[in-house]
Amino acid sequence: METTTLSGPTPDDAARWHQGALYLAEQRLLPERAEYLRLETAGEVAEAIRAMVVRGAPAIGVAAAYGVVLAGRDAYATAGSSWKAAIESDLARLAASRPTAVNLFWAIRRMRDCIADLGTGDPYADLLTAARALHEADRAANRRLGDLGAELIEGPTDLITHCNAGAIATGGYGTALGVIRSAFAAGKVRRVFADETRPWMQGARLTAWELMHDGIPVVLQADSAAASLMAGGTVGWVIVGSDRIAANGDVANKIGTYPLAIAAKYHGVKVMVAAPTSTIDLETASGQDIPIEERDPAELLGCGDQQLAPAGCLARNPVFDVTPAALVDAIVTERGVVMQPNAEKIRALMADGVA
Ligand SMILES: CSC[C@H]1O[C@H](OP(=O)(O)O)[C@H](O)[C@@H]1O
Repeated sequence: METTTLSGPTPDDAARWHQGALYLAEQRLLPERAEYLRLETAGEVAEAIRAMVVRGAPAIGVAAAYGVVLAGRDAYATAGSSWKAAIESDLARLAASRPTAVNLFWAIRRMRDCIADLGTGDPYADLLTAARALHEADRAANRRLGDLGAELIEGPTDLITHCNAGAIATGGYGTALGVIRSAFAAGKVRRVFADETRPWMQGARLTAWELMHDGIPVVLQADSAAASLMAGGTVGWVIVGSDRIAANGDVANKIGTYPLAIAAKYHGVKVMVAAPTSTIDLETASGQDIPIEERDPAELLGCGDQQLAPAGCLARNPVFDVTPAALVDAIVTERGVVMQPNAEKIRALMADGVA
């Protein structure tokens, strides 16, 4: 993988197909350097997902879809009319890249549906069309859910968001930040308090970058400062994204979301989870069934080049937690809003089976 001089990226064009290759915003370098990484194989895309070059549930799904395009091109080049058998190893590599965001598996399943409809000829053009459609559908879904979520907000009010559920974490516009963008445009946002989001700092590095890019008033805070802010009575909503919503409405999201929701409940602050229906997983019954990714403790023991803990210190680094549905006031999707979510309401939302 190499960085490239393709100009950009801005928050809304984090994934681009250009001259037969996938260009991904190198999110590990932001906000100091805005560069694309050029990827030409499915293996490179899988590694980019694992290493969090690209991160954010919908963005991971979009990247994987383009990874299937690269896999199809390589499979046909090596196996010709037997490409459908040859592609399987790359599909497995993409599926093994990260375990929690269901959008990864949803996107690969959608691309498998496309593969099933193809013959033994070169699949490249058809797979690229399918990946591009999936990408644009996610962007459109986020604009829709952004507007639906903004309608729930009585402003002007302060908002808290955690991690980065922005344009760069999706196919465009963002989920939690999509709601915030639409609410800001409607004059409903006084300030957005962005949790820095230890240890990977998606809030400090990416959410602050996105909101400042859009001229939306953002105030960075330590994750541990959120509860006392809510005690002050100026915060109307906590608005977050999600990596997987179980069939009963339990929500997996970035580590730190669960305590945020507990504090919100205590202080009478409402909690909104903004996610496309590709994040809802009816095959996962409840939050306890969601695989929670544990990443290298080194991400926690240091910060950039600085060693934080003594050499040899043990550490644990779960990077997601589960917020029970009972702590969620609204799940906002492109298909509609579920207030006080439960299994019956989630099933009703998904009943028309488009996702
Ligand atoms: C719009 S989904 C973003 C979602 O993904 C983040 O996790 P990660 O940065 O590890 O991919 C976080 O949970 C966000 O809410």
